[in-house]
Amino acid sequence: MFRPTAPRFGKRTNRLSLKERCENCVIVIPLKTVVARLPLSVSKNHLRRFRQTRSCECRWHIGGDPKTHHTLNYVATSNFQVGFLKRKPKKNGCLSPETRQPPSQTNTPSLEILRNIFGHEKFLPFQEDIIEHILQGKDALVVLPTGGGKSLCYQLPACTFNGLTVVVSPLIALMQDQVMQLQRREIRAAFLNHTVEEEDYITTMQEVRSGEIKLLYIAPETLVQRPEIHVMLHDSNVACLAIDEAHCVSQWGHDFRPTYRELGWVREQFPDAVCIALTATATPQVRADITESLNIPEDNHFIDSFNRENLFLSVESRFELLGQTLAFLKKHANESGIIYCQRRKHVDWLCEQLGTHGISSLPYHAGLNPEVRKQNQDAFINGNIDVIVATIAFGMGIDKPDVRVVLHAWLPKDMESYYQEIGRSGRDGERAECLLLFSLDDEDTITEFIDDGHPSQREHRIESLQKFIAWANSTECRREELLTYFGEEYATQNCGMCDNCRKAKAEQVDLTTSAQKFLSCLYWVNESNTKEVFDEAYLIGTLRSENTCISICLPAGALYIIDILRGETQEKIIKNKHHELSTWEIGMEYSKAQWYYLALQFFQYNLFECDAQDGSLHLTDKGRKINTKTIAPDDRFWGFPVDLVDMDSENSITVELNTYESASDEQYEYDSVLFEKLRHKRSSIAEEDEIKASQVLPRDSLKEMATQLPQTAEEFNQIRGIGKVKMKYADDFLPIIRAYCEEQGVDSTERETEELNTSESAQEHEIDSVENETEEPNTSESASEESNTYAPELFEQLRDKCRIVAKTEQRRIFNERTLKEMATYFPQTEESFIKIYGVGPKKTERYAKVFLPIIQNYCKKHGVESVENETEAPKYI
Ligand SMILES: Nc1ncnc2c1ncn2[C@@H]1O[C@H](COP(=O)(O)OP(=O)(O)OP(=O)(O)O)[C@@H](O)[C@H]1O
Repeated sequence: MFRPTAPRFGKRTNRLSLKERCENCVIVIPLKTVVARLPLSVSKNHLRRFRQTRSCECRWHIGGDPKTHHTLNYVATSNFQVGFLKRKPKKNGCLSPETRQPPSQTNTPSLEILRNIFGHEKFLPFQEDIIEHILQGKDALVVLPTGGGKSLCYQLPACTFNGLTVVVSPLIALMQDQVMQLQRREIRAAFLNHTVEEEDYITTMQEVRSGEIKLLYIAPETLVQRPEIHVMLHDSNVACLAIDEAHCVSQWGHDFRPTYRELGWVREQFPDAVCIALTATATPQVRADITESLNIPEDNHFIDSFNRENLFLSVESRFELLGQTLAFLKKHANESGIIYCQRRKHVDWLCEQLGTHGISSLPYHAGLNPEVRKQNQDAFINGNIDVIVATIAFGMGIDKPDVRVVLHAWLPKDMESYYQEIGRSGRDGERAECLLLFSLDDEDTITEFIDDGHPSQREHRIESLQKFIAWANSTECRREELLTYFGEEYATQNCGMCDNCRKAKAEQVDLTTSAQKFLSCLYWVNESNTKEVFDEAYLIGTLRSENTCISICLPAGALYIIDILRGETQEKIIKNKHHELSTWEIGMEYSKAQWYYLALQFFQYNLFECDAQDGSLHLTDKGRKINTKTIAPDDRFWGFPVDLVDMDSENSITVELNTYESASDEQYEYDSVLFEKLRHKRSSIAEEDEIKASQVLPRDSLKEMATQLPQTAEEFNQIRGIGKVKMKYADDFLPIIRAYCEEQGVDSTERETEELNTSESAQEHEIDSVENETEEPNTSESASEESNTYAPELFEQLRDKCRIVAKTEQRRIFNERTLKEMATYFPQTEESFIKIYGVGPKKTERYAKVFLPIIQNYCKKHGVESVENETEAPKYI
């Protein structure tokens, strides 16, 4: 690990000496890091002592650097930890920012540097004031929106200072980029983080010491935890300390990193340096926290408006992810866009689907190898692809000016994350559109993610999530609410750039009669003897006019209803005798495109729904209430008039009959690759037998196979939808599943639903941009451990119940492991129910009353008591 070479132990290192133990240790780090990194700062002798102390009980200090008039110590402890000791203030030092002299600097005017070195004609708002302030040696907290030009606020002063500017940045990819850009401008910049090879690390340190480097980007962990860095910085002339992503300092921030907390202390180490903290997202509470941690008084705050006027904000409920995504992208064909997904497998799946629909896209997430990630990112930045589908790992520091679209396919975890992510669009000031697709299930997923996180953060994170959900559900101006969240007043009545304001502007009209025509036609089609079986398909496209462009995503069946309303006589309608229905030809007052727009509104407002199994359409309770002659005034349907989109001419329609299989949320709980294989098999059987694919097996059965991975005929028989008759397909599907499991090295008993895991651990390491995403499932503990101990009868009962609830709620409630745990530990109260794997407070609140009675009955019948202690799980009776 450590290979010392003689020349590295120069005179300088001999100045350090071992000292007594001190109790003021403030930071701890693994000793091995120090041993590996000490050669520049410690003599051979000390290293020997260090090695000896690694296995003994006593503590040591090494420290003392007379040249810099302060004491810098390291403590090695028995558990191999090292800590810095607080430095003694310099005798002649000035710790107070008020009395600080401006750092020594050249006299070149800022504007000249801006033009000659950075190539910008003039300053962006706030930049000049901030730069002037920093040049005067005054600390600053800078809160400018994404793309507001924050970097220049420390990069430009760095060029005039005679000393070093240290830039703390949590994102490795970002620091690499920035350093490259600076080097292109012939500014001497370098970075240090855990990815830097030892040789480069040492070279950079030498260059810093010799004063060659103007800007040193450094990861917070490297700065805080590596003693040799401190020695180096104390040997150098630090003129400025810039702290990027400063919201990470605050425990109220969306991205709190404990290491950032230590920066307050680091800042104290360099009292003569000016400090600038920068962030794009900081609520008043976060700002207060930064102020306190870094001691930057309020009159040194530069806070720009959070309002990004050019971003159009809208929220839709997510009823058909792929369809809605395609429709949205169609509206922005050939434009550059980012799609954020919650999990890596969503990214892969969606990206693949977009590819098959002709959209040039690439994935980006931490599961991809760094080279591929870099290639994909470059392809996006260089415009070689239109869309990047990514987890939250993507985007920090991405400076692509012409991103026109940000689509959140799932709810982000809070307002700050959302704001930061949408901020990556429209950086050129041109209009960009940000759509959030949101389903109530998202709340559960994020809550689970929060539950897995640090308990001290839970309450605050839940509160932030609730605020964000309230915002997503709100009918008020989205911009105003967002700005209020960041502590800013917004006086404009109607921003005109969010869905709610646009709706408020457009006067709603009574569409009850049109709704009744549509719904009653649908009703009669369903009632007719020749009930039409619709394809499992969606219709997507856009309705364009001079002023508007509306995304359309409709189940294919709606098109058929519209054809009847419009008196079409196509073969299918005649064959089904639907031209004899009383509703045939009753919708001639509107064009086809206008009906699409109406049907879209009926669908979005849930007047009818589409069965994910066979594409059939059904009236909802809401729809039935409207579809009566004696409709109550309160039940009338108000919506947007068809002329809103100016669709008089058929030419304005660009709807394409671009159909594809529907994908419900549930899809993402099973293995989509295996599902595709099974579906392929189903199609070939259907073709051979000349029947519809859904007549072979329903999609749900395939989904369940791709979840449960049955290996034997008995297990196959357990899959829903497989009865005696369908058992004939066991030999068709089982070999595919077995082969897949073998290929993937999966044991069916070990498989469990993927769970979100927090990236807390990432905080303990240097944060690579890709580490900052929701982690992939944790499958460390397997259900197989309990598989011998659960009560099968109870398990079956719980599973049946689960299926019934899942059917109603259109989503899976508990996975197999959770049910097995229930059938092992027999929770009979909410307190014990909540402790079961995969349950948590949210699900307890919702489902305890459904599942507890089953468990209680079972326990009563079999004389079983709950088992609180998981280690003493009983054998089932
Ligand atoms: N005075 C200026 N004139 C023109 N362009 C500028 C100016 N200052 C900065 N820029 C450019 O604006 C873009 C955004 O700058 P920068 O990356 O510093 O923003 P930021 O506020 O740090 O954004 P983020 O929070 O997303 O990191 C960059 O391309 C930068 O070169």
